[in-house]
Order: sequence, then C-alpha cells, then structure tokens
Amino acid sequence: MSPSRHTGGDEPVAAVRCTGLHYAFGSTKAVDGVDLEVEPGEVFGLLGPNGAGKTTTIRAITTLLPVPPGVVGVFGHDAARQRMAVRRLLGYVPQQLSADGSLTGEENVALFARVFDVPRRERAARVAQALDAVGLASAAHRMAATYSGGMVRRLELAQALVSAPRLLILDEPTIGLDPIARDSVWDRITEIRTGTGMTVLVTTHSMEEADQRCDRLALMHRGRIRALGTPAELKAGLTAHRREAGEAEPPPPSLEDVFRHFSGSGLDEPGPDERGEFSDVRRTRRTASRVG
Ligand SMILES: Nc1ncnc2c1ncn2[C@@H]1O[C@H](COP(=O)(O)OP(=O)(O)OP(=O)(O)O)[C@@H](O)[C@H]1O
Repeated sequence: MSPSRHTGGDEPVAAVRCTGLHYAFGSTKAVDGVDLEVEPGEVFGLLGPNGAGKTTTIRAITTLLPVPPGVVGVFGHDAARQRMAVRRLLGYVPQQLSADGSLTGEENVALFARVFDVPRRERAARVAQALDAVGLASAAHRMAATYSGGMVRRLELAQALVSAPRLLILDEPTIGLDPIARDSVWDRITEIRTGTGMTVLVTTHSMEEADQRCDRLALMHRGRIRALGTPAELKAGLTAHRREAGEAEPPPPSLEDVFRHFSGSGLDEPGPDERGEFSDVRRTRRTASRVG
C-alpha cells in the first residue's frame, strides 16, 4: 500500500504529474500527449516496446529535456520554472552506465555526493550509508572495473541514493543482469523504499519484474499511454475485454498478454521511426554488453 498522497495540507501533491506531455525529435513524435500521475511512495513501472517513448518521458521528468511550464511537476515543483528544485528531489539511474571503472566504489559515490551538493561534513557518512544500503560496503575500496554487472548496477543505485532523493528514477535497472543479480538489485530497491518511503519510477522490459515489483504500471506505445493500473487491474481489464469479444471463459491472462494486447505485434508493426528503433536496439545492446 502506498502512503497517503496528502502531504500536510488538503491539496494532494503527486510525486510526478505530467499533463499533456509532448516531445518530438525532428519529425519523430517520441511522446505524444502523456498524462501521468505517480503517487508518493509507490513503485510505478513504465512499460512499452522499444521506441515507445519511456526514456524520453523520464528525461523530461528529470529536466534533462526542456518542457514548457505547467506540463511536468515533481512534488509540486514545475520542471520548467523550478529546474534546480526538481533536480534536488531526484536520484536518476540512466540506461547508459554512469559509474567510472577507474575509480573505487567509494570514490564513485563520493563524486556524486559532491555533484549533488551533499554538505561536506555529512559526505563521508552518507557515502558509507549509500554503499551499505546496496550491499557494497565490503567492496567499497575496489576499483569499479572489477565489479560484476550486478555490482555495477548497485553502485549506480548508491550514486543515485547518496543525495537522499524523494524520487528515484531508474531506466531499465536490470538490463543484461542474470536472475540472481536482478533480484539482488530489486531487493535493495524494495528495502530502501520501505525504509524511506521514497517514490520509485522505473522502466523495464521484464514483465515478471513489473508484475512482482511494481504497485502500478503504465503501458506506453508510440508515445502514448495505452493502459494504466495495478498489474491485477490490467489483467482483469484484458479478461473483461475478451469476454466482451465473445470468449466465454478466457484463460487468466499474464501481464505479457496485456503487453501484447496493447502493443500490437510489436516487431511486425513499423514504429514511428524505423531508423530510430534500430538505434534504440543498438544502444540497448551496447549498454547490456557493457554492464554484463
Ligand atoms: N536523441 C534522439 N534523437 C532522435 N530520436 C530519438 C532520440 N531519442 C529517442 N528518439 C526516438 O524517440 C522515440 C522514443 O524513444 P525512447 O528512447 O523514448 O523510447 P523507449 O520507450 O525508451 O525505448 P527503449 O525501450 O528502446 O529504451 C524513438 O522513435 C526513438 O528513435
């Protein structure tokens, strides 16, 4: 259960609110009118096929892409007018690797502590705390280049956590990891979220992770949100749809069935920009091979 959406006054303050978010790269409409509300304390998953617009949505929320005023809010701060206030509330783990292999785990996290303005006298303790929270205390003095893929992902989590963010944004945090490393990354995320009440916004291609780890999901396709709800609600919605379509006793759908229903056949349908989709795959593979 997520904590109350009310923070003090009567006005509900969403952790993230997008209202009519559009973003285009040239003629490619990457995000085409997204309305989205993430509640404080929930783990919210953004799903969708390659090129659906998930990363672009996330980059708009993190203020890395410019948006007009009034379109993106983070805990009531406007991403266009109050960029720095928004950035101070966020921890962001991008798809691309952000850890430096030639530094130790501790040095990597300390670098983020400086960049995110953690007060000097608190830095050492906060770096140690962040490394401990992700289970890397004993590897803190090893070069990150010697870490396994799962350890690197947890190190990046520590980098994002060192500023004690209220909103943690993770773009495919478990890509390229084996099932044990995946569970370990997710177990850390879950523990930290339970301990701090932090909100988590995550993109993933894993239906299993989405089903088991997320409170609510939005399914994106071609720049738009096609379905929104808890995993159970999404599955129940597909069952109802199948009944309406004439199936007397449809088998219980999986989340993957829901994904396929809303994303079409995916591979067979041309995307908004084939060239872009190819580069997405190439980028994803590159990231996966560097992490793995
Ligand atoms: N920097 C860019 N320049 C041009 N087009 C881009 C750029 N970034 C994304 N796009 C295009 O915008 C669309 C949405 O891309 P986006 O990366 O947001 O999708 P995604 O859902 O995150 O995909 P993936 O699951 O592969 O990460 C795609 O058609 C992509 O090719």
